[in-house]
Amino acid sequence: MTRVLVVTAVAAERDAVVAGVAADGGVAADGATAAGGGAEIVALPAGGYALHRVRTAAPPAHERAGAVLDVLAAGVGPAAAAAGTATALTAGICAGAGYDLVISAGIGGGFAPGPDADGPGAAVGSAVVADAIVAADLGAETPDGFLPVTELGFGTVVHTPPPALVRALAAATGAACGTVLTASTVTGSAEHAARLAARHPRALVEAMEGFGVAEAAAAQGLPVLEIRTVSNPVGPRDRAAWRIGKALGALSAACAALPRVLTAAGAPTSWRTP
Ligand SMILES: O=C(O)c1cccc(C(=O)CC[C@H]2O[C@@H](n3cnc4c(=O)[nH]cnc43)[C@H](O)[C@@H]2O)c1
Repeated sequence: MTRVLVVTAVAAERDAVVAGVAADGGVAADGATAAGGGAEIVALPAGGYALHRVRTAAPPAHERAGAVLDVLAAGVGPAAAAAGTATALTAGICAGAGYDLVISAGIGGGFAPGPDADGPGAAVGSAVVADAIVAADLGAETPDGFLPVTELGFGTVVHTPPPALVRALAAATGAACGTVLTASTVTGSAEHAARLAARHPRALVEAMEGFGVAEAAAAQGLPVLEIRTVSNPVGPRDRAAWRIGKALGALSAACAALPRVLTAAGAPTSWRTP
């Protein structure tokens, strides 16, 4: 039985993920039909966290092909995401039910296509699967511009999801593949958006949790994915331009593909990067 931890920032994203997985015939771990919102609620022993547990339907006599997806709303920002992810992963190990994969899922801001970009950028309502999860503001401002911590001799700023899983999830959802940036501050100007796009020419989405989730997954040797649906353009702050409902609907639709992708993806051991 494959066990997947899906981490969102807020409850609305969590519920969108559960609704999507349940729409594919998932059932709550207690047997109730998750489609009725019946996901089993599992309280973690620390931190006041609650997992919403959905078991994907396995073909008869192929119980092992099924998956259990635990969906956690860990809070906004990389620190909250890392803390919640680490707590849930450790609780799983202590319960003798460790996870095989971690997914950061939620809404995000979409970058416009660059001046010479051959891609469409990431339009509001579209889905993006990260082939690189990048910390956009982990480093130092200098008179010559931003230096990532790796240039300062520390740590890492990139986590790379398993390419085969990225391709499979993108193909199943119609999502674009590219860099998803993690920032601690939402971009609020065209100038900063342009700086980020110049620094990260493959960036399609800006969000606030993926790198925190990825760091917690990497600390326990687990593969990570990030899937985002676009709620707003990255650039000048314009709350009237946010389309959160549309993005949440797209998130449910994208997550409906997860059971099929996970079932077809082979043994979880094949997902770990060497
Ligand atoms: O600018 C504002 O006034 C504002 C109002 C409501 C929410 C915010 C957020 O920062 C939401 C952050 C939350 O949603 C994700 N998200 C969505 N769009 C973006 C974005 O353009 N850049 C970064 N994060 C975004 C993020 O992952 C958080 O979970 C702001």
